Amino acid sequence: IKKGKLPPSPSKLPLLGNLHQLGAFPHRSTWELSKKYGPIMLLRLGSMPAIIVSSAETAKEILKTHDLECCSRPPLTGPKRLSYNFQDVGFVPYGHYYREMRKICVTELFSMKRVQSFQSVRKEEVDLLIKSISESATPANPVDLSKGILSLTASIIFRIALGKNFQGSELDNDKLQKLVSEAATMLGSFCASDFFPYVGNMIDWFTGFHRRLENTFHELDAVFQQIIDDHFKSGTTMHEHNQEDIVDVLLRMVKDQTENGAIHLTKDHIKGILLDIFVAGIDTSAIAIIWAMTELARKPTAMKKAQDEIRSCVGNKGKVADNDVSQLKYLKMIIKETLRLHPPGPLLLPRETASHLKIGDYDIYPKTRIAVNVWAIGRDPDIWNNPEEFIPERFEDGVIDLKGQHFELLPFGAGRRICPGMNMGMAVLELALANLLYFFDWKVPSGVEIDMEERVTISLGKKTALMLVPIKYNIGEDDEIMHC
Ligand code: HEM
Repeated sequence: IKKGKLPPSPSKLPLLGNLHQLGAFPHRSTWELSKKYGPIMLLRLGSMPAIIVSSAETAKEILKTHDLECCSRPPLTGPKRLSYNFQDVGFVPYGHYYREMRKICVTELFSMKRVQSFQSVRKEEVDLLIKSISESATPANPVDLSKGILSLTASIIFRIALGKNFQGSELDNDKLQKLVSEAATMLGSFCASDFFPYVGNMIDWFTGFHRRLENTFHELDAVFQQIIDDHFKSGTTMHEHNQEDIVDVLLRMVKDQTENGAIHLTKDHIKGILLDIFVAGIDTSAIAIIWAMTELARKPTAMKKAQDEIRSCVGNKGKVADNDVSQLKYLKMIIKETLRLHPPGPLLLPRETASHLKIGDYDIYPKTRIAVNVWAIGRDPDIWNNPEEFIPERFEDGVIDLKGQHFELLPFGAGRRICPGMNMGMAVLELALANLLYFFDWKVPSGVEIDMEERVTISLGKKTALMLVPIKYNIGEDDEIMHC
């Protein structure tokens, strides 16, 4: 029995502990519990201890003061299988391999230079989305924006990672997107082995979890293998725009092992990283754009203000480019406000303590799981006025940024495990939103009330499709550039 003072806990059931209290929306249920038990509470999930952190101060303790003790990941069943036994970066427990792999991600795969080098990919794909919406835009015809936005972010990530988009080929984008979505569902699904070490495995065979996980793994593996084989066949110079994609970079590193410091990279590492990029990069950016458009559709004054800013900045140039975006202050406030209310990873990715630590008076023991409820922190009435309301102006003074230094707003996490794809994600988010708002006025179909229901997988999206009516904005010859 552990000695010391433990954080407060709700009462538990035998065997289940507090598992039954999580429900379908753990970010909401733990938020409710935290109102009674405080910003750091201890739950027992089956036989696993877990602390839930729900205030900016306690998040800072975990993600900054005690980051080193708290930056491992629990070895969960779904992530373990799909990441080729943790040969990735996002799910692997902390250690030497993680540090080396993270270095490769930050300096090679997702660096600012790399983000800039994919500028033309983002532009072409956003142009295609705008074109397809323009073609179907009539005053009576709502478009499925969720579908369009998801295929935009999927196409961008496929092209960045693999050098091409699969539209029209045997493995088309929709098929690959469905496979990625199944992987995200498996990563977010209940898996008994993760809570009941002895009997859990049997339960997972009985419920079909293992079979479904194996199927997903084998289908993804076949795709990854085909992608790698294709890269070997074609060589880098055959790709679009003669540009190195992420698989090229990794294959180059596999060939020239001296580049990788102390780790030996194999094809399974490439596959593990591809898994991370697909599940971490496609849905998250799409979800954020969809929620932003949803909130703006519900708040026409904010939509109009954003459009006025964009249109007066861009004038009759005919599209918003990457370099216009830096001027769009209100758009940036909209993005912060969207990520405050709808962080795509509401509890971040699960962490695990590597050693004993103390937070205030409380003792936290090794191998305790940690969830940081950034969704609840974004709604904390001690930090935010009218927390449930969408008010982009609250970020007017520009003090709070998204880089993990302001613990009241942590959609990308903080500390050693902060999202390494933040710049990549933000570049897509800003460009897509700016163009959607520049080219169209958006109306809610008459008689429809936009619903805000959520859908939980490994991320938190909008459950039902966002259907809006696009009305083409007339970009006149005399639309002058006002203040860019
Ligand atoms: C709006 C877009 C995005 C959001 C909101 C987001 C959010 C997050 C969050 C909350 C985490 C967990 C941080 C933690 O555990 O403390 C994370 C991790 C990660 N993200 Fe993102 N992400 C986005 C886009 C991307 C993109 C575009 C990529 C890659 C192309 C990416 C790659 C990763 C990876 C590899 C990790 C694991 C990092 C690690 O464990 O060291 N993300 N992201």
